[in-house]
Amino acid sequence: MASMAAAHEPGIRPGSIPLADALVPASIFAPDRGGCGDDAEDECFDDGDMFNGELEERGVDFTNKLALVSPNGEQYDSLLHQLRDRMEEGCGETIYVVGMGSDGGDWGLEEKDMEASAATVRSMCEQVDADLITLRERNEAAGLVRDYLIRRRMGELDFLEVRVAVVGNVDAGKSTLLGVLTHGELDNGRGFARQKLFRHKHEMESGRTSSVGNDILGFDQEGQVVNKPDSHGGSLDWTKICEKSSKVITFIDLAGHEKYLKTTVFGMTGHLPDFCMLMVGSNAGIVGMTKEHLGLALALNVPVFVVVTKIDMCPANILQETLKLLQRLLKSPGCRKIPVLVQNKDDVIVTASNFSSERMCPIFQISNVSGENMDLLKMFLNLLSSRTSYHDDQPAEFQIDDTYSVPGVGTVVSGTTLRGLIRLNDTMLLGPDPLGSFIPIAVKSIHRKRMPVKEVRGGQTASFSLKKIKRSSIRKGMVMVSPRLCPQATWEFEAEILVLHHPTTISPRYQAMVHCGSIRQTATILSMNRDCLRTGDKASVHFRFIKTPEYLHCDQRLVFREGRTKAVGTITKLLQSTNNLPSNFKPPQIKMQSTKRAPPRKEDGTMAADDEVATIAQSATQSGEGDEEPQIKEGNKENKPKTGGGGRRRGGQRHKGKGQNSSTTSTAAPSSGIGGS
Ligand SMILES: Nc1nc2c(ncn2[C@@H]2O[C@H](COP(=O)(O)OP(=O)(O)OP(=O)(O)O)[C@@H](O)[C@H]2O)c(=O)[nH]1
Repeated sequence: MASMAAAHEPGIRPGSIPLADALVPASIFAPDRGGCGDDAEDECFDDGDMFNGELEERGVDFTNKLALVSPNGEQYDSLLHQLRDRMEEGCGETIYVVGMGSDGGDWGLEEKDMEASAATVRSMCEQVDADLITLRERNEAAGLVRDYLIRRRMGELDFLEVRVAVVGNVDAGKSTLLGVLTHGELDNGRGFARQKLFRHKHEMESGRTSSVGNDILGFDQEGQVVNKPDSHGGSLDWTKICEKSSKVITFIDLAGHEKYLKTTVFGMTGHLPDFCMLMVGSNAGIVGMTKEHLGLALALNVPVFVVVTKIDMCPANILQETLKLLQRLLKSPGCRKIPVLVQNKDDVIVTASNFSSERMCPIFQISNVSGENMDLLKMFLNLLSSRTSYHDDQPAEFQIDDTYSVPGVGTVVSGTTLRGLIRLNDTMLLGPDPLGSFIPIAVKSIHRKRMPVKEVRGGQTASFSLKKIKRSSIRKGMVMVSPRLCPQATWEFEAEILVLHHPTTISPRYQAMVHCGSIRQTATILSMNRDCLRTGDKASVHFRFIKTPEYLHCDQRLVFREGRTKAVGTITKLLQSTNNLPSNFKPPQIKMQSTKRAPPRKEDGTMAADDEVATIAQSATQSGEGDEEPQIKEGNKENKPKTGGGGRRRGGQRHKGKGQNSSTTSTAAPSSGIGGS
């Protein structure tokens, strides 16, 4: 039946590169018949999806592999309902496995049953306006099992969007890999592929990335890459890519050098990545900023996959050593990940299906020079689905991560739509300004990946041109929100924080930079529930911004850093808010609804891992001291507005749980009661 469980692959053999000892093969993630199977690995199924999540509901035994063969009307409706749920959860797509039950029987269907099941699935796809793409077919004990990708059909101007932050130490091959993936030409081992991505002259000269860059990789409905560099000048035509794509991966290319750590932190917090791709040079190993970047992703609850590069030039024993250390690091109490080596297409399907659980950490081994295993990485990227689910009826919120002045157009802001739906000519509230005010502003035009569109929704990055406003009055960290939200700006807030590293002690009056979403502002510690804080300490801390009030939510994750000091935390209370709406502005009347507040994300050891993140940070030898941050995307500011950016239920955590869904609370000013809902 349509099992949600990841595909089982009993016959996986180690590939040409032997497994580092105890690295988990992807097949371990296949469900056990009637039980959770292998001891330590059981935890990866604790999202409860292993048996299809909905055992016997609405007249269908979802655990039975024959459920799709000839369902009656009621059963068909139930199956359709289940498919809709999964599509919604997967933000428009899902991996659907036919022929596998979780009721203890042998897997596989006879050919006629498989054809009947496939016909049912095809018919359901028509109902939900989705395409059915066969990922693989295999023989199991009782017959055929097929894995399908079911993906919503996209209109000409629409595509699914997934954001991947690319981190790793200097020279790990980040820019090179992005050059190879997005331009389709292999590297020469001497920096050929990365040339296409560098944005600044000093980057060209030094070979080092210094700014947050965005590159896109488009996949058509069949999973083929659509990127075609323009023959003149080699740059990519984003509009053409988006028109042809059903999915667009936006890579947020972050700098590897420690002196640009501030930029990297901003990229990870402000650009709302769905996933983090940690790059490791196989010959260099776990060096430099690797642990720091991994710790940052863990602290922000972003699922991580690792790409080990340069396998073409690395002796086998060094590669093994790197894999061993990597595995040790990932399994350490600081990470609590399950490292899984991806060696073939079956592994890709299994890992992509289970990835959102946040526990699993797929590891790819690639060469940017020979292209080895690049197809596996591309297939995996195509199967990743966004973690930001959206509901059009929520009041819209958009966070600004950059501003531009475009000749002939005016002021343009780029950023991420956190939720809701924003349409052309909508009036939004822009703010807060230094006094905490929000002003009404009309949306003149909307671009997604440089392509003009009429609307944009939660989880999508976009640029807006705005009417009658100067670029100088907008700063990163401001938001544009629906007037329904009656937004308030906050000077002071409380957060539960964990100190990852501090050379001595932190006490009241200590100041450091708070990164929260695209907000980046120094805040002072006014008080805390301990006398002082040292590395590894947890505390409830009362902060105050030093310059301007900001738009915050409870449950938002934050990073608090200054030089070598780093802390992570979660906002628990908004304390001093201002509500400076323009005097002539009347918020529209809306019906009060009960708002379900998403709980802070504590499952899967993600938040619980806080303690252990400290271990990573402690063991990391790097620092962010002396951050020098050139203006982000300076080179792009003039004319080119850049945007910020089934079977198995992709269980895992979504951004909706991260706090942007939770109520804005304030002790100082009355809340609308729907803030942030
Ligand atoms: N032989 C070989 N060389 C590679 C591979 N990947 C990258 N390189 C080379 O490694 C060097 C560093 O690659 P970059 O892509 O600049 O590394 P980076 O991680 O982006 O570095 P920063 O931008 O400084 O953070 C370049 O000379 C690349 O040509 C690979 O798979 N094999």
